[in-house]
Amino acid sequence: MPPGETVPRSLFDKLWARHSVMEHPIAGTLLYIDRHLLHEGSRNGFALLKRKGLPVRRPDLTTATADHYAPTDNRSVETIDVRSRREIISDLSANTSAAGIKLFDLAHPRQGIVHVIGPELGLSLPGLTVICGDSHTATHGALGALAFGVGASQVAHALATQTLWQKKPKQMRIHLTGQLRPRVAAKDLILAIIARIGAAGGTGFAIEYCGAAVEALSIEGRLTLCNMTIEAGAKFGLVAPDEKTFDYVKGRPFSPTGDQWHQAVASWRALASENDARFDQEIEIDAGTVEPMVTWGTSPEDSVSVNGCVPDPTAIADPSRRASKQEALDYMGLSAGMPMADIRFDRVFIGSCTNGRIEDLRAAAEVLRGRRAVLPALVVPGSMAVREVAESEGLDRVFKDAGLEWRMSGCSMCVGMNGDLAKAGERCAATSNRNFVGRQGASVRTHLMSPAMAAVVALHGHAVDVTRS
Ligand SMILES: CC(C)[C@H](C(=O)O)[C@@H](O)C(=O)O
Ligand code: SF4
Repeated sequence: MPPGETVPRSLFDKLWARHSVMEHPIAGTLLYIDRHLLHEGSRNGFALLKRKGLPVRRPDLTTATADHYAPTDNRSVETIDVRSRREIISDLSANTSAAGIKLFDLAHPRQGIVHVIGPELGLSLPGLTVICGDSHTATHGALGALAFGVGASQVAHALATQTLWQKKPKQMRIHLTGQLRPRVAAKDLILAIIARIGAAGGTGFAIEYCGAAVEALSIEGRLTLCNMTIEAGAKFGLVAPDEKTFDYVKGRPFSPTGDQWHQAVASWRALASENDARFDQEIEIDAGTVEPMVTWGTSPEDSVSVNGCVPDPTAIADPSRRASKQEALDYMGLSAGMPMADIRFDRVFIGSCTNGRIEDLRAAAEVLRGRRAVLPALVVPGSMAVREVAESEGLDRVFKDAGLEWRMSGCSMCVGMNGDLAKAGERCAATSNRNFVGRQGASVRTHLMSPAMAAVVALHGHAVDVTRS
């Protein structure tokens, strides 16, 4: 390269360079952490810190919420009848108050799932590093942040030092060309991407999403897209910040204001990947060809169009893969060749950090308005703020009139840690991100789909193409 010329840099390269404190030949890069988000899982990190007798270095850059164990039928810790759950929520209060960390507890009007409230409160912003001891932290990358999930020892390290050692991953760029058809959602898009590249397709990569279909997505849609990046194996998912991002971020409780706002926007504008920035892998998908997707197996990569059929594992050449897909079908109680639309459901869950935002609830309500569900269904807003907006728009009435239960915010049936579970053996249509064995209860079969599709299942008891219904 001639002197004076610089290598064209990607969004990820710039975010990484802006936060690099030092390099080490073995440990990688010491990154400065701008925002550390905590939930009940921080318990182990705090315990490690205590054992070493270390204080929290920057409580002002650390924020907590109670989400995984939050009861969704009321807001009182005392009424939780399982002692361990009560203790875990109380520990979060004790640990955060001892360290002077702001906690959005059950009683707080802005409580919610960590990945919903981060962006909503303006804690997660373009250009920042955001970490959380939770695998879905890439969600925040939708704003153009370097956001990633960490383990308990890294939570402790970040609490003590406000830094983390990381090895720079390879980079992948996914071009999403064309436009999603009406009622085809970001959820369908990410399910289609994972079906294409596989649940391990992104392992070792940071993924930047770009192209006309990404530009057209709302911020909520981009958050859904980045949220499930970990389900393709990648720790980081990113979208370059644009005018939509700035509009979304502006005026949020923790967003910069005045002169700082103008300076911030100027620096955010410089983040986008430069022309000719090099990626280790590039993939192109025409968003216009994506249909409403439904999973049939026990990995998020196991999805097909609602208009398709359960695939035949005997067609898979690799014997161990063939066996694992057959095992998935057996667990799911499905046979190869069966039309997806013939699968009969028992229950519906609308919520989670993937699809618990206002736009998701609007999409579900639009399908349900004036109609009656034939299945039991829970609607759990991703945050109390989402709940409030939904109620101001009358969406709670739409859900209740259709026979659905309208709850308070938390992770709820996405993982069932608070006790919101399906009954043994039931088949559940869920807007969450993982269809793992037993995740929603013992022997429960989870099918992932978009909020509009889950609403359709609630109405009919089986999946119907929402773009045609
Ligand atoms: C409990 C938590 C650490 C876990 C995660 O890391 O993702 C959970 O949020 C999940 O979705 O399975
Ligand atoms: S909603 Fe589900 S995926 Fe998201 S943080 Fe909670 S348990 Fe994890």
